Parts: sequence; structure tokens; C-alpha cells
Amino acid sequence: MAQRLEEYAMVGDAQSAALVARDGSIDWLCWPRFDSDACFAALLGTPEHGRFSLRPTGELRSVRRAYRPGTLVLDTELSTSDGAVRIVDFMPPRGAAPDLVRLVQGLRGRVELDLELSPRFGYGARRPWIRGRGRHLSASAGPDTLHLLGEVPLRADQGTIRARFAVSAGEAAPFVLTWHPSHEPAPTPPDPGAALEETETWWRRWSGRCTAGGRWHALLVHSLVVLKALTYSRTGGIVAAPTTSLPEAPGGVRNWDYRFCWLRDATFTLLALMGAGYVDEARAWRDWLLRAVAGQPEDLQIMYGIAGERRLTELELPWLPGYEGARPVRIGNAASSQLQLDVFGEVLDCLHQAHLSGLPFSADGWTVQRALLDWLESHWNDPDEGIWEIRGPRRDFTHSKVMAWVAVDRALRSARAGRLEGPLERWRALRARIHAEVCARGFDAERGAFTQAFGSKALDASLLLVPQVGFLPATDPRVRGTVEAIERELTEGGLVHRYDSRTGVDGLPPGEGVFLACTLWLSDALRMMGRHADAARYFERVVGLANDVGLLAEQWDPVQRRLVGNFPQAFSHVALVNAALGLSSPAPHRSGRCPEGGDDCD
Ligand SMILES: OC[C@H]1O[C@H](O[C@H]2O[C@H](CO)[C@@H](O)[C@H](O)[C@H]2O)[C@H](O)[C@@H](O)[C@@H]1O
Repeated sequence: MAQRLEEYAMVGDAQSAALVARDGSIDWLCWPRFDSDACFAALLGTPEHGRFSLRPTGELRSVRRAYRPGTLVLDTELSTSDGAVRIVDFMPPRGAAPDLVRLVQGLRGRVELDLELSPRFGYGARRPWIRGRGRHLSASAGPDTLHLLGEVPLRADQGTIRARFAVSAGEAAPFVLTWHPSHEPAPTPPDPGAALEETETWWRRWSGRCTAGGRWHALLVHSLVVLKALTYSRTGGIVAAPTTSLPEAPGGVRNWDYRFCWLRDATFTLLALMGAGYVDEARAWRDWLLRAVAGQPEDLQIMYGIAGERRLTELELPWLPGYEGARPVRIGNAASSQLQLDVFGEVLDCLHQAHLSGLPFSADGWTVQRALLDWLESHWNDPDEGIWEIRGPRRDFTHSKVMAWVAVDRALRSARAGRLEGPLERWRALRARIHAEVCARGFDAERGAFTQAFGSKALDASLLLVPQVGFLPATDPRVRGTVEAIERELTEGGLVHRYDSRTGVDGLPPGEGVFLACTLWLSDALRMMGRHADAARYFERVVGLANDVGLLAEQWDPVQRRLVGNFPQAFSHVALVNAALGLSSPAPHRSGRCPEGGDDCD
């Protein structure tokens, strides 16, 4: 049985990630890429679906754990009646093959531990053959092979590798797990001590580049490390989370695969990274984007595989019982074929911001932007599935139209900044038309608020972004009315729901947690309105929901008081970084996304 999400920490090498439970069990790992089949899927089932556990045989008295500052190297200290050990878990920067190192260090007394490694390839479906003897065993099934190298005797037992060993204070027992394709020779595993040093140095060097200071510096750096870990280093694509099908409500059906690159999430991530001084990442993302879109910019997808793959067919895995029984478990994501107009605004905004942060213009980039705008010009008025990727009928979502305005606005700003060619007069007129239409049809004068869709009375937390993207200033009474209505009607326990799921707008059974990114957007909007103390309060409330190692899921269930949804989620950590950057910045009404101000630029 998987544990509460709060119990999990993540280790990763920016190509894949593992979830390590507080009791020493690794219950989720996909190798060699984030979106590969899982070889440990106990998270979505039982230990029989694959895990790697290291556990003291004696009675456990306490567990303490923390990341080494600025890194994803995890120290877990386990105290038992016999003494204490530290397990150091990490994935070294990727060499020829992915490795996971687990180093058991004796701290006090003499502690006996059980090792149990049950690889189950194909998301828990395939039990491997185990070969080898002594300190080096391998497990193979079809295309996948795992090697475990230890310094204690290992034995095979019906598809599981086991060992019982003891460490005394001052001793260490390292284990290195390596994956490789079955048809290739096994790579040489790294030396665990040297790999630890290399991994720490790599992360410290990266996190040391953060230029953002302020009161929440440590928190901010930690979220940036999480975001970096979710960035697929070979291509620059960014996954929304390293997991699939962690339910948005306990036992529910809102279970989706997040191991893909959403243009929206990736753009938000980039804006956060750039705000903290990471311009190289912006270059990698821009190049990723241009490759993904190349050839057919008008066929822009809202999400891609991490190397730019377009086909992300959604499938159910009936053999997996699901996290705490939440079925179905899905891989792939049908949202990939949806129309979500906001993505055009996200992409053009990102390219514009990248330039403002010092990236030179790229001719290819401008060709793509023009092609996107050509398409948007005749489609911005179409109903779509919107930012929340509803699975019900398309609507004229107000946020989608606001972001269509952003797309045109940023193209105009980019054209001016780079002296670039384009039908500027036409674009100016289009921008004004979209603005007028949103203000006329997306604003409900009776409610004094922008509403979820044209003509609807419902509220939607995505509209908290209106001042942030520069559509209207935070001081505008229509913005103030929207923010106050959301604060009044969409919050529960001081945290924000993205919308009221009971209306059936999303075509799914009602019921989900409060959305952490939306709560942080409320914090941003309040800060921009000058309500600093309230902004800080919402921010700190979200920070208080992170688990003991500072990780956030997508949502929080206010009834069961626990994290829900995929984990850890980039969207939540990005919103945290942006809110922290805003709260630490001296300019109260400026937003990170519209640093030149929201007024017309020409
Ligand atoms: O709940 C419905 C939708 O949930 C997912 O989308 C959410 O996560 C995305 C990735 O972080 C984010 O970009 C989007 O705004 C969120 O609504 C899921 O991927 C969808 O398939 C699903 O319809």
C-alpha cells in the first residue's frame, strides 16, 4: 500500500525521478526517461508492482530527513532500538546510463537492515529473471535490465533481490542500481563516494547561480531545484510532474499523466527561472519549443512529449489498482489534442520575456510567432477547452481570450523591440478588438467581476492572472471586483478552488481539492493591489502545506487535510517562486510577466 504523498521525497537526475518514502521504500521510478514505463509502480498499487526498500529489522523509533541545502541529495536518519543509520539517496548526473545510489551509513550502535528490490517492468506488469550471484545481480525482462551492485551478499528470491546486513557506527554499505537496454553490455557503475561528491557539487553549482534574494531565499532556491529536476536535460523540455494518476480527489477518477511538457506549465517555469537569473534554461526551452513546433506552427499542440513527440495517446492500465484504489490509472494524455487558446499567449509571452532577459532574437523564432498569430487571428473567437483542460463541451473561456490578447500584445512588443517586420497595424486593431470583446462579454456588471466564460455567472481563478499579464492594471475596479469575488466565493479554509467543479463545466464527476497555484496567484494579485499583509498570508499558508522536505502536489484536500494530485508538481512550485519573487521585490504594482507595464507600448 502506498503512503500519503507527504511521506515522499524526490530524487532525480534531470532525466528521470524516483519517489522515496520516509520509511526507505522507493515506490516510483521510470527509467530511462520521465515518461518511460515504470519499473517501480508500488505507488499505484502494492509492493508487488515494484519497489526498492531498505528498512531496519528492529523497531523504528524516529525518522528525520532533509535535502542537503541547494541539492536533491536526500539524507534520511532512522533510529531504532539498536542504534541509528543514515540512508543517503541520490541520482548522479547522467553518464552512460541512469544510476540510483543508496548509501547506508552507520551513525550509532549496530543496525540490521533488510534490502528488498522487486523490479516490475512495464508499470508493474512484468516480473524479471534474476541472474548473477554474490554482490552483483541483474534483473531482466524484455528490453530492460537493472543491475544492483552492493558490498554485501545478495540473493535472488522469485523475482526479488534480497539481503540482510548490518552496519555499525562509522561503517557504510553502498548500493548502486543501474538501468541499461537488455541488448547492450552493462555499463560500469559509478563509485558511490565519488558520485556523491560529484552530485552535490553539480547541484550546489547550479543552485548557487540563483540571483534572487529576499526573505524567502532558501524556499525559493529549493523550488528552483525541484523545477530544474523536472527539466529533461537532453532537450530542455519540462515535465509538469514526474508521476501519473495521483488522484485530484482521494479515490476519484481525475487521474492524469503529467510526465509531459505542457507549453503553459513550461512557460510559467521559464518565467520563474529567468526571474531568478537562469537565462541558459530559457535558451534551452526556446530551442526546444522551436524544434517542437517546427514544420507546422499552425498545428501547435498544447503539450508534447519531452523530446517534442506529438502522439501522447491516452491508455488505461487495468492491472494497476491505483493510488489508494483511485482508478483508472492512465498513461498518455488526451488533453494533447485539445484546443487551449491561452497557450498562444503563453508561448509569445515567453519568447518576448526571453528576449528582455538578454536572449538574442532568432529569425526562426519570429517566423514561428508570425505563423501562430496568423492562425490566431482567425481562431481567437472559437470556443476552446481552456486552461483547465475541461473534458465537457468547449466554451468561450474568458481567460483564453485574455491570453489571446497577450499573444498579440507580445508580438507587437517584440516587433518594436527587435525592429521586426509584420502587419503591425492589423495586429494593433486585433489587440483592441479582443480587449473590447473581453471587457464587454467576459465581465459581468451585476457581479462586478470577470466570469469564467462569456455570458456565464461562474467565477474562475484563472482570472486572477488578468493584472499579472498586463491586460488591466491591478487598480482597475473590474480587477478588484474579480479578485474580491474569488476571495469570497472560491476559497475554502483560506485556499482557492480553480472553479466550482459542482457546475459540471468540466464534464467530470464533481469534487477536487483546492488548487495551490491559484492560491499563489491570489497572493500575487493582492500584492499588486497593495494588500501586502494579505498577500503574505496566502503565500505562507501554501508554504505551510509543503511536506517536511518542501514538496508540493497540485492540490490540497481541505477535508482530509492532505496533499492530492500529481507530485511534486511544477505548476505549484513555479507559482511559489513567482509569488516569492513578487513579495521580495520593491515594485508593488509590477508583475514579473509584464515588466514594461500593462499599457499599450506603441
Ligand atoms: O483536471 C482536468 C485536467 O487536469 C490536468 O490538467 C491540469 O494539469 C496541467 C498540467 O499541470 C495544467 O496545465 C492544467 O492547467 C491543469 O488543468 C490533465 O492533464 C488534463 O488532462 C485534465 O483534463
